[in-house]
Amino acid sequence: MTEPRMPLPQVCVCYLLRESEGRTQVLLGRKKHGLGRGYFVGLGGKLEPGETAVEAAVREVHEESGVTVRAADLEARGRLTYLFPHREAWSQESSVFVTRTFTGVPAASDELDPEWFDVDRVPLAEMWDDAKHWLPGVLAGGRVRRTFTFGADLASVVDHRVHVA
Ligand SMILES: CNc1ncnc2c1ncn2[C@@H]1O[C@H](COP(=O)(O)OP(=O)(O)OP(=O)(O)O)[C@@H](O)[C@H]1O
Repeated sequence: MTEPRMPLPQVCVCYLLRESEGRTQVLLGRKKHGLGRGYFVGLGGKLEPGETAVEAAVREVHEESGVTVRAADLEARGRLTYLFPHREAWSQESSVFVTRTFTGVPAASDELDPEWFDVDRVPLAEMWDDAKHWLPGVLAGGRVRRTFTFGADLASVVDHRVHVA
C-alpha cells in the first residue's frame, strides 16, 4: 500500500460518556441509512466544506441526537484511516472525539436511535470490524492512530497497523 493516494474524505465520530449507577456508559446508535447501515456507531459523519473536525462533531452530535456539545469540551483522541481497496469510494479518515460534557437528552433522529451502553458491554459484534481493535481502549481513556484495511467482503479487517504514512 505504498502508491500515492488522493486525500481521503474526512469524517468524525464523537463518543458521549456518562456515569449511571456507578458505571460508565457510552452513547451509540444503530445506523439507519448509508454507509454502515445496521451497525452500531458513535455519533458522527462527514465534514462539510470549510468545517474542522471539531465543528463537524458538534454539528453531527446535535443533528443525530438533539444533544448539544461545545467544541471546547471535546477531547481529541486520535485518528483512524479506513481503507477499502475493493471499494475506494468508502475509504475515509476519521477524527475521534470523546466528551462527558453535554446538555440535553438524546432523542431518535433520521440517522439513528441513540442508546446508552456500559463501556464494558459495547456491542462490538454489531459494529464495524475495526472497532474491537481500538474502541475499548479509547473508551477507557486512551488515544488511537491506526490504519485499517478492509477485505473484498467490505466488512472484515484484513490488515491493521499503527500508522501508514
Ligand atoms: C469502516 N470502519 C468504520 N469503523 C467505525 N466507524 C466508522 C467506520 N466507517 C465510518 N465510520 C463512522 O461513520 C461515520 C461516517 O459515516 P458516513 O456514512 O460516511 O457519514 P454520514 O453519516 O455523514 O453520511 P451518510 O448519510 O452515511 O452518507 C463517522 O462517524 C465514522 O467515524
